[in-house]
Order: sequence, then structure tokens, then C-alpha cells
Amino acid sequence: MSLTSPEAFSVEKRVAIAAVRRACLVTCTVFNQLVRDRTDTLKKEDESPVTVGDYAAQAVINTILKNAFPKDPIVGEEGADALRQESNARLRERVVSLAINALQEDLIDGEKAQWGLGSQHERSSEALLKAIDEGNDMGGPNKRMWTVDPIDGTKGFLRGGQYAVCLSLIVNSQVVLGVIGCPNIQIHPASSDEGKGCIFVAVRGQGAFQITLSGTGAIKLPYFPSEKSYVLQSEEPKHSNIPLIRRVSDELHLTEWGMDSQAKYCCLARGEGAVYLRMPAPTVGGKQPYEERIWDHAPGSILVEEAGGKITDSEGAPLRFGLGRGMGENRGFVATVDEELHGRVLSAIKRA
Ligand SMILES: Nc1ncnc2c1ncn2[C@@H]1O[C@H](COP(=O)(O)OS(=O)(=O)O)[C@@H](OP(=O)(O)O)[C@H]1O
Ligand SMILES: [Mg+2]
Ligand SMILES: [Mg+2]
Ligand SMILES: [Mg+2]
Repeated sequence: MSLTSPEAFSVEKRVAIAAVRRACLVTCTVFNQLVRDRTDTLKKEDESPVTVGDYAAQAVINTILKNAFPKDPIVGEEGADALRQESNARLRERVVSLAINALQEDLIDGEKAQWGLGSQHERSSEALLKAIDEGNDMGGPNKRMWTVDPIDGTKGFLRGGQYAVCLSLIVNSQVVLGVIGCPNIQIHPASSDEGKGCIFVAVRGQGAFQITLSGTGAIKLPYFPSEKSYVLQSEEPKHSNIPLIRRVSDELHLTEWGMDSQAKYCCLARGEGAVYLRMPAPTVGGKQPYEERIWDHAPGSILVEEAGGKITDSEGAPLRFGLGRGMGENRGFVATVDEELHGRVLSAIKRA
């Protein structure tokens, strides 16, 4: 079977959609029940937040992936060390109960019991912590591996904005499948009537699609009449070089649109914006520049490419997903709906 034959990665795609959908159940529950009082949030060493939602969603996704593809390594954002500490026993209990509930939800059409439900043993606290830690693979060039970002845009999640549950499959450094769940994104960009919650899916050579969170209404991307006036960028000022993006936007007569998470890639792929521009924030006090992570860009990049767009780093180099957990010298990203605009953005960055 070739990489681009119509049936390539069909099982992986179904498993990934099932995993993302169940993880979205977790994140929606956490937001509705727990996040409001902020007691279910920890700060990581780099001061970034992590919630019970991040841990439980990664436990659910990894359990499902490991049931379906036991030999595949997983490069996941989170690890369970903090949850094993006795001082975090209450948090650990929440994570375990959220993950078990999501794994026990009724199956929907096309889902196989063995992908998710698992044995009694798999529902134990230790098994779920171990599942989170299955995401500790170091990545690399010559292998088949999954990337998991259980909540991308955790800050957006906490403020009720956009966030994304992100999964990708990488084979020999090339992203071949991307699935992104966005519970807070409108199903139709121009109308709130149809409600919120989408899953975006792309397989290499097979195009990009949007379905609803419940798995219905597949639409091929892009489907929105291309909106040429927006530059999508980070909502969080510390993640990006805002003044530089402003200069580029002004030169190209584009309006900035701040949004958290890989939902930016999803909006671009739908045709809701012209460019996603991410430029590294200036470093202070001799600090090393931030190294981007593969789970933050692998699913979004294939979605944009399969919707007919183009993505490179800010110097025009291809994105490198085979260097490890990080993306090395790939700093700054330019994704556009069309090739011609991509060239103009790169030139504008050089001048800015
Ligand atoms: N300094 C710095 N520079 C660039 N990127 C950083 C930085 N610090 C963190 N991160 C990563 O940014 C991820 C979320 O960023 P987004 O641009 O998608 O959303 S946001 O508007 O910035 O919140 C975020 O992903 P999550 O941790 O999954 O939320 C981080 O991986
Ligand atoms: Mg994080
Ligand atoms: Mg992320
Ligand atoms: Mg995350």
C-alpha cells in the first residue's frame, strides 16, 4: 500500500478521531465543572499552566493509541511526575476519574471497543499514570511515531477561548495524519446557528476535512470563501514578536487576529484568514530562544498543506519533525492559503 493510496492510514485515522473525540469530552467536562475555581491547575517549571484536563486528556489519548498500536512510540507534551507526588493526591484522583469516565463513554458508529475501553486493569490509577508517561518518547528521524498535545493553548482553555486537542502521526520525519479537536470553534464560521465544536482531519494526499465533534457533516477544506484580510497570530504576547508581526501586517494591508492554539491552523485551512504568522519573541538577558515543539505544529501543518496552503519557517525552510521533541532551528512559522502570498510574506519579514 503506498503512502497516498486512498486507503492509506484509514485505521489510524479512525482511531485518532475516536481518541480526540473522547479527549474533547474530558476537556469540556473539566471546563464546565472544574476550571472555574483554578484549583485544578498546576504551574510547570517554565511557569506555563497545566490542568487536570491536560493530564486526563493525554491519559485517554495514549490509552487508546497504545491499545490500537502497541508498538508505536508517542511524543506527548505532558508527564505524570507531578501527579505521583503525595501533595497532588486530590488532583491525581480527579485525573483518574475523568479519564475513566471518558474511556467508558458509549461507543459511536465505527468505533471498536478494544480501542478505548480496555481491561479493568487499564482503569486503575497506576495504569492511567503510566499511560500519560507513554508520551515520553524522544522523537527522531527514522521511525513511525505519534505526537500528542492534549490541550494546546492551555491559557486559551482557561480563559474560555480557543484551544485544541492535537494528534499527529509522523512517519520518517513526514507528518502523514493530523487530527485536531476544537470544542470552542463555530461549526460554520459565518453563523452561530449551527453551534460549536469541530474536529479537523487531514491525511497526506487525501485532503483536509472538518467534521462536527459528534462525527457528522464532513466538509472538505477550504470551504469558506477565502477571507484574505486577516493575519492569525498568538493571543499570548510572550509567545511571539508582536511588533514585528504588526510591521508585516501593515505592509501587506492585513489585519491581525489573535487566537490561542492550533485553532489558528484550522481557521486558516477553512479559508477564514490569509496567513498564520508566528515569530519568536525577542529573548531577554542572554536566554536561549524558545525551541518550538513538534506537537504544537505537526497536526496544523498537514491540515494547511492538505487544504492547499503552504507552510515553512520564517526563512522559507521546510518544517523539521524528525529532530527530536523540539524543532531545532525552525524558528518562526509562515502558513498561507496560497503560494504567491507566502512569498510576499517572507519578503516582508526580511524587510521588517
Ligand atoms: N516562549 C514561547 N514562544 C513560543 N511558543 C511558546 C512559548 N512558550 C510556550 N509556547 C507554546 O505555545 C503554545 C500555545 O501557543 P499558541 O500561539 O498556540 O497560543 S497562545 O496564543 O500563544 O496562547 C503552547 O502550547 P500549550 O502548552 O500546549 O498550550 C506552548 O507549547
Ligand atoms: Mg503546555
Ligand atoms: Mg501546545
Ligand atoms: Mg498543551
